[in-house]
Amino acid sequence: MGRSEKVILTNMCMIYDDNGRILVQDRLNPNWSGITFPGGHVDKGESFSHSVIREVYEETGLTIKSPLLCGVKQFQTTEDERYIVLFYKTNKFEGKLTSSEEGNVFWLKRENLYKYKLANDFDKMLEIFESDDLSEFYYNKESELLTVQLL
Ligand SMILES: Nc1nc2c([nH]c(=O)n2[C@H]2C[C@H](O)[C@@H](COP(=O)(O)OP(=O)(O)OP(=O)(O)O)O2)c(=O)[nH]1
Repeated sequence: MGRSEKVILTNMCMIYDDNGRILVQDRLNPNWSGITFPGGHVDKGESFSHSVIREVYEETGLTIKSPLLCGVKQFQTTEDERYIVLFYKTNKFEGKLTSSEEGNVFWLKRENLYKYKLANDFDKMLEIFESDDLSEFYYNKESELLTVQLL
């Protein structure tokens, strides 16, 4: 059996500031809509670091610096591809906040997050972004039942 497999690579970035605020995106895509962090697909041959800087710029107008890899999410798609989301965070950014057609982006106080309609399981993803002890969000599919594991 070959060791290669089909993989879809994406990224997502938590941008935070010194006043307890985080930058969120209200995703319009009906396929996983709601409040999440900006991010998107890694282009062919692109470095992961550059891909997250590029996606954040495209979706927020901000140029981030020193994105820190802080976790990973993965699940198997219905086409049997491994869908991987690389999690990054940074509090270094500059530029003028500008939304894209992917969804409105805005700052909110971290404590007010739960007042909004979050993307499915985004609350559990956040635990990975914010934890020093966890690094993986994994959808475990056993007997047709999908359960989240934080590892
Ligand atoms: N479609 C989808 N995206 C997810 C899921 N979970 C998850 O973290 N994401 C994240 C990974 C990426 O940050 C982003 C990918 O969204 P997308 O497929 O709409 O891609 P995009 O348009 O933002 O990307 P791009 O075409 O600009 O490169 O959403 C999920 O279950 N489905």
